[in-house]
Amino acid sequence: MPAYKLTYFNARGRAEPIRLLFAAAGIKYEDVRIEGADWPALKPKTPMGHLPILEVDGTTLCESTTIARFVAKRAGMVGKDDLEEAKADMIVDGVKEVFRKLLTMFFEKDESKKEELKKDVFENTLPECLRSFGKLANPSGYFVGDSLSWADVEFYNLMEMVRPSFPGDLLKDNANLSKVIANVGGNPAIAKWIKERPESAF
Ligand SMILES: N[C@@H](CCC(=O)N[C@@H](CS)C(=O)NCC(=O)O)C(=O)O
Repeated sequence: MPAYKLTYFNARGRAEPIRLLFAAAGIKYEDVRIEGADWPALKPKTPMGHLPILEVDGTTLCESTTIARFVAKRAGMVGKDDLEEAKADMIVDGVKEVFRKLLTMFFEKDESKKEELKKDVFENTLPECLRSFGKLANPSGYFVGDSLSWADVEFYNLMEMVRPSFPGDLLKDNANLSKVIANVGGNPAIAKWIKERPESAF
C-alpha cells in the first residue's frame, strides 16, 4: 500500500479538500502540520516553494488542486468517463475562482478596500456562483453521476468557509445544492473526520 504524507500549516485552507477526500476514500495518510517557524527551512525543499505538498512513492507533488484531483482519482471520485471528469473539473475550477476572491478579501489590509471586496463577494460573486452551480448539480445532490465526487467535496469545503461570515442561509432557495451539502456532510467517513479533526482557525 502506498504511503501518503500530506504537509501543510495547521489550517484547513488549501489542504482541507485533500483531507476530506482522504477521509471519504478511507485512505490512510500522514497529516503533517508544520509551525510557521519551520517553514523557511522547508520552503526551498518543496517543488514550487509553497504548501500543501503530498509525498507518495518517492514523488513530491504540489499545487492543491492537482493533489486533490490525484487523491480523487485514486479514490474513484473523479467521474465515470471523460465527460463526467470534465464536468467535475469545471465545478472545481469555478469553486477555486470564488476561493481566490475570498483570499484576496481576507488578506486585504486596507479596511475600506476590504469592505468593498466583501460586499462584491457576498452580493455578486457568491450569489451568481450559487445560481449557476444550482443548475449544474442534479436533484439527487451530486454534480456528476449519482455518487460523491471531488466536485461535491470541493463545493462543500467552500461553503464551510463562507457560511460563518454570510448573513442568512446561503442555500435556502437552492434544493440541489442543499442536497450536495447534505450528501457530503452526511457521508459517515467525512462526518467522522470533521468531528475529530484538529482545531484550526481557518
Ligand atoms: N497554487 C498553490 C498556492 C499555494 C500557496 O499559496 N500556499 C501558501 C499557503 S496557503 C504558502 O505556501 N504560503 C507560504 C509561501 O508561499 O511562502 C496551491 O493551490 O497549492
